[in-house]
Amino acid sequence: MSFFKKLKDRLFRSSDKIGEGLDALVGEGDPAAAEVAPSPPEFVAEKQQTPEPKAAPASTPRTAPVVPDMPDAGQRPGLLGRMLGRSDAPRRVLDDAMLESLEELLIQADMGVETAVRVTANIAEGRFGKRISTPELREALAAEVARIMTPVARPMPLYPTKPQVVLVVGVNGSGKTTTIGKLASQFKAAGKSVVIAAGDTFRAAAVEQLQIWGARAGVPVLTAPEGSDPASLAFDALTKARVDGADLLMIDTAGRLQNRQDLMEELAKIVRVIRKVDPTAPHNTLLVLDATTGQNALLQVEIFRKIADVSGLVMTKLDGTAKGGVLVALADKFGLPIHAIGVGEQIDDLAPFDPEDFARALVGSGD
Ligand SMILES: Nc1nc2c(ncn2[C@@H]2O[C@H](COP(=O)(O)OP(=O)(O)OP(=O)(O)O)[C@@H](O)[C@H]2O)c(=O)[nH]1
Repeated sequence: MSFFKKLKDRLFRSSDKIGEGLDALVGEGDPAAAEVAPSPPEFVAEKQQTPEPKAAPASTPRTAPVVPDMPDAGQRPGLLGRMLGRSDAPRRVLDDAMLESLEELLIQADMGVETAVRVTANIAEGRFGKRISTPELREALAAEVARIMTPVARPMPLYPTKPQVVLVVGVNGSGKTTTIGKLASQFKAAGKSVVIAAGDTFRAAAVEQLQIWGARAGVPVLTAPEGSDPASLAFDALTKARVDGADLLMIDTAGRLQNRQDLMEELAKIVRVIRKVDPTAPHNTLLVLDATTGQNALLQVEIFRKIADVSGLVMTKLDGTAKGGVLVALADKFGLPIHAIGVGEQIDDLAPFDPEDFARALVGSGD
């Protein structure tokens, strides 16, 4: 199964929400405004009555165009459009009411108010006052989402440094352990030697889970007695990984945000200690976020950026959540690289982040 197919199948809740919402916007809007495009002769007459596009309202600043202008809905569709049956698609004038509903739809899909307003404003640009169909709106939205996501879609960078130290942070249950297992397995398959350090020494279950993932991935997992100092484990793990000539050391960490001060000190100490072995470490600090937490993910980025020098994000549990839009808000607000996304609990359910695929899956486009 292609990853797009998997993503589309599994992002179904966000896609359904946005996809159905777009249909409703055009089809169930003002019945006078939503209408099937007429056949060519009437079309010309109709066009003469079409009012001039209104100026953009103040609530949504409609500035420079960022997506290519769509063909004027009042013009006869081209051959391709007619072949695709576009002339039969219901259309509705893109007016303030419709833009407001679109904004609302995007907010409900967890895109966040600021991002939803910006996306809506950009969609309005060049289209305001024109009659638009659902496929056109879907296409415009996908293009806008892809435009925001493209600059942040970057795989985790690999450096010549051996071992490259990857610190993995995030709140409990966000999917750190699973992500480390999946990444370790992928790096191993790519010919890299990987070592994992089970740095959440306070939770025996977390250590056990990491050992299971390590065994699955065929990667050694270094552990320490329960309750022991994670920084000391990180130091030993880095020393060993160095001696063994490992390419990558992935360090799991605790994620107890309840006591932020403790967590901050713990992470700071890990960094201080591993720098005694390699002053350039850690080379990556991955923040793992759970997509199902929606807007709370934004808060987590803010907190972890203060605690640790976050270099990139991994978003897990995009399968089965209606909150996939939060990824757009994250990209728009922080611009941090999104290295990978998780769409399931299996070892191969982690993929590089592809902005086009994501955008199409999010708005419910077909393959
Ligand atoms: N559906 C789905 N579940 C996931 C995904 N990633 C992780 N999970 C599940 O989320 C739960 C928590 O994942 P963990 O990897 O244990 O999270 P953690 O951050 O290490 O949590 P602690 O061990 O409590 O610190 C587990 O049941 C995972 O199987 C994903 O992409 N999709």
